[in-house]
Amino acid sequence: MTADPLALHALHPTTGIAAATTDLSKVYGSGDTQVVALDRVGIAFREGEFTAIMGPSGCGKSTLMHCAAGLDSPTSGSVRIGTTELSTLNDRQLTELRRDRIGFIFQAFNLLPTLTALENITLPLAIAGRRPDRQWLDRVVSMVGLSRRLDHRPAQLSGGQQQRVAVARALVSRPAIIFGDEPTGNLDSRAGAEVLGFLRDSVRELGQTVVMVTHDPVAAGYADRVVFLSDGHLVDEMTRPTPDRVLDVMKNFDTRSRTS
Ligand SMILES: Nc1ncnc2c1ncn2[C@@H]1O[C@H](COP(=O)(O)OP(=O)(O)OP(=O)(O)O)[C@@H](O)[C@H]1O
Repeated sequence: MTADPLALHALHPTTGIAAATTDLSKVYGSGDTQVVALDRVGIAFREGEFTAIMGPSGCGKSTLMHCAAGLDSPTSGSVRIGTTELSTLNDRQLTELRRDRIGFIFQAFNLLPTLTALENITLPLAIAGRRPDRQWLDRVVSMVGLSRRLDHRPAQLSGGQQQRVAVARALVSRPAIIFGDEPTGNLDSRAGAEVLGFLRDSVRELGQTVVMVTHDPVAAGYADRVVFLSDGHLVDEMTRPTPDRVLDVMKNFDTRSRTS
């Protein structure tokens, strides 16, 4: 199915690039304890594309995601979401941009236990003082297969269903981009496959842009593109990945780190 261009990005002008970094560097600490987590990383995430970020532990994946999502500030370089340069925003504007234009899915589902599935899904809109678009809400809820679970509280849902609520919550405000940090890290392989399938459907059917950090080559196989980080640098990229091809690249990293 083709993406529905009217469904997303209706509120903001688009350039075809949902988010991009230019010469992005992040240095933690100073002197002997200094760590260069990112070293002049330039990457663009195209609209309507599903990108996986991979690389060995400590290579800078989370730092890249946090800087790109405006959760952390870079030491140098720049980040833009759509046409908005993050460094031009004050704290309040940055908070609003994260709330209105970015969706987040974390490893821990981060649902509010006292709210129903429906209330959790619509919470970001309620906080922003926006009313849900009923048609869009129905479409998102039915895509993630939650129509009959909307009155349940998180404790009455399986882990996979809870993460589906988190996926719906991220989608419902039609963000410019959704960032996922190991979104299937706490799920068994079947529930993980379902959540990844929904993320892929959101890209294919709704035109959503998704960026996901993962360690799992099978998860990366759901993406349109995989970018590989090593030691804070972008070192490789693969389009139309398969788990086997991703695993081969990851094995090379392991060999290199053992011999260096
Ligand atoms: N707050 C911090 N203070 C100091 N160093 C940090 C901090 N956060 C991250 N680092 C360091 O920056 C580097 C990159 O960390 P990051 O968490 O981005 O890697 P990662 O690829 O996401 O790792 P993992 O796959 O293990 O989650 C690591 O060497 C890490 O120790």
